[in-house]
Amino acid sequence: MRDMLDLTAYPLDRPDSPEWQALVTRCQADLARDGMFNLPGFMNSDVAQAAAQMLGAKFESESFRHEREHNIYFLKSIPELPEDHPALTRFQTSNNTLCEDQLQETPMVRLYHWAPFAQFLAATMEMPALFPMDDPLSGVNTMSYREGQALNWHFDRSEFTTTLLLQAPEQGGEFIYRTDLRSETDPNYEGVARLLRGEDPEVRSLDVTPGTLNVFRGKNTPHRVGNVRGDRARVISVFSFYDRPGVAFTEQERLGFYGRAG
Ligand SMILES: O=C(O)CCC(=O)C(=O)O
Ligand SMILES: [Fe+2]
Repeated sequence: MRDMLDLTAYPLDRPDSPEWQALVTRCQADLARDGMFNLPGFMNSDVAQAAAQMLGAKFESESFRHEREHNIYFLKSIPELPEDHPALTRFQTSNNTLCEDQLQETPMVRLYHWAPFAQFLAATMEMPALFPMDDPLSGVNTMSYREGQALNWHFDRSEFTTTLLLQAPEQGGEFIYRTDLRSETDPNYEGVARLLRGEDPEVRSLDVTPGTLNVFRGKNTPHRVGNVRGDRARVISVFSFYDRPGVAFTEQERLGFYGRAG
């Protein structure tokens, strides 16, 4: 792993060391304060960018073009809201996706199945353990956003999202978020409507560098990716972990997400 990760700054391979514990403590503090933590240079940026370059041809020839219209909830409707409520404003999302079976031999798949990675993430999230999926397509995905493509406003369905930026675009492609807009007890539909009208002063934007690991609590913090501009695509890997081993999506779910089951 030393050939691709900065294990000096981020000693994931030494979980019994005080340095590992100090890193975990720092990540926990960042999560509590900001709802996220970032580890710049976690993957060597040359390795990350080379991986993005190498996948360029695959994105052209065999990626799934994910194109959909959705609201911030990824739901058809919300029982307590009228259909024309501004919190249900619909937006366009577009990217090209490669699945785990198309990412074999890449640093991202090696990292995903390296047990100390899951062990570290679990510790930062204060969970007893985390496990990679047992699914041919879904555990690691890599998305490419070309000019005009973007991921639009949404709340995540999972507690945490773990990403690694491989390549940054010339312009745009920022990570845009609004911390704790809603809570378990307050859906704050009026706040959501204000956000979607572009009138929320607490929206923040983050520019990350290739190789940065980002762990983000997105269940109540809506977020989106700004429109990419310029010739270079934004390329990012997303890792999915669960609190138990052996999790897989059904064939039906895979068809829905990727247009194929295997
Ligand atoms: O591409 C990103 O930076 C964010 C990805 C994301 O929000 C998600 O996968 O839910
Ligand atoms: Fe998300």
